[in-house]
Amino acid sequence: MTRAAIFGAGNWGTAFSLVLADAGTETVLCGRRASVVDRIEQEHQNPEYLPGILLPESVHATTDPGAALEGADFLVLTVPAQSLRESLIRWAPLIPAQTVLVSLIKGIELGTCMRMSQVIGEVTGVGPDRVAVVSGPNLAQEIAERHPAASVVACADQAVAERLQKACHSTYFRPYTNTDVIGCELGGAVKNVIGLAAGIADGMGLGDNTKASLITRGLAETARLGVALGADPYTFAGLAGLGDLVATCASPLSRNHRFGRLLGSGHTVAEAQQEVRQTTEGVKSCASVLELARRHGVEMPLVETVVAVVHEGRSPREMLAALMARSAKSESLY
Ligand SMILES: NC(=O)C1=CN([C@@H]2O[C@H](COP(=O)(O)OP(=O)(O)OC[C@H]3O[C@@H](n4cnc5c(N)ncnc54)[C@H](O)[C@@H]3O)[C@@H](O)[C@H]2O)C=CC1
Ligand SMILES: O=C(CO)COP(=O)(O)O
Repeated sequence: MTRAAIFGAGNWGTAFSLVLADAGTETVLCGRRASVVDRIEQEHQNPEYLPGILLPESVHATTDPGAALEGADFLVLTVPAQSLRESLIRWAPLIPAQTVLVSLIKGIELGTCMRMSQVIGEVTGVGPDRVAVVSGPNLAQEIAERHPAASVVACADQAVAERLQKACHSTYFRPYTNTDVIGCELGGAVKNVIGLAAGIADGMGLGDNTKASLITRGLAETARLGVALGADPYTFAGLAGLGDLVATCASPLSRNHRFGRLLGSGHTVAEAQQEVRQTTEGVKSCASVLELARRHGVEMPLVETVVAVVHEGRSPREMLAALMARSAKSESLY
């Protein structure tokens, strides 16, 4: 039987444990807090992160990373992007030689501007054939309610991607394989930033034309960065690109969208942080995405706008005016 250890018993880690278990994979969640782990182990629920969801009894939980990793075919990582490196440094010595490392994380590391698969490779020394990514329009609450969704499992090694696909393919979760890890990771990280912009627009009451324009031009700047980094531009038309971007920009379940809406309706960043509380990756990753774009000479006006509002104290209305006043251009991506 295929065995998976999920590190990070939060919103998405817990929902993904359900996906794996329903696909017939032996699954153990590894969390930091005994109170969370005990409720999963004894009551099959994680109400702090997924209220109202009953987990299959086959999902186990522990606070012991070594025990969780014993015989694991897959180590699934679902901690916040900015804490992956320090966590992985502790876990690396415990990882069995054949285990495939799978990132569910949608962010870019501050300072290094690395994608999560790059952080994994650097910290563990594991090669690209054993590092995979799962990314797509997968809001945890909807997945946990077993509403049908598709996703992408990406790995440089197609055979490994197919093994992972099989491990998480269920009646309601349909993963497609892709070998473009760069494109899938960038799609996931940048959509959080565009999701903040869409939330801001909603908070300002701007309507659906504005939202559609943000989604479309947001995708154009994501693809522009992707191409500069060696991604396949078609990836951005797929589930890890357009699919995830649409879900995040449309859904009130998205934390990034909610955070943006609070900013757009006049709340401060501190107030939005206080209100949303859970991991909102775009808030930090907007700065690293912009830095990455600058290092590669890529223009990302929407990401710049979000950074100005979130980190530089500029008002959404002032930044909107600046965006609309940019010089007229051709629609071409490049
Ligand atoms: N929630 C969702 O719908 C989806 C989330 N994601 C991505 O999954 C990742 C995790 O997000 P969520 O599960 O939603 O976040 P969350 O906030 O619900 O859970 C994060 C987990 O990481 C642990 N954690 C927090 N800080 C930590 C630290 N410093 N060191 C070690 N562990 C730490 C927490 O205890 C918790 O178990 C993010 O990158 C997010 O973008 C991807 C797809 C869907
Ligand atoms: O990545 C997600 C859906 O695929 C979740 O988005 P949020 O992190 O904005 O909630």
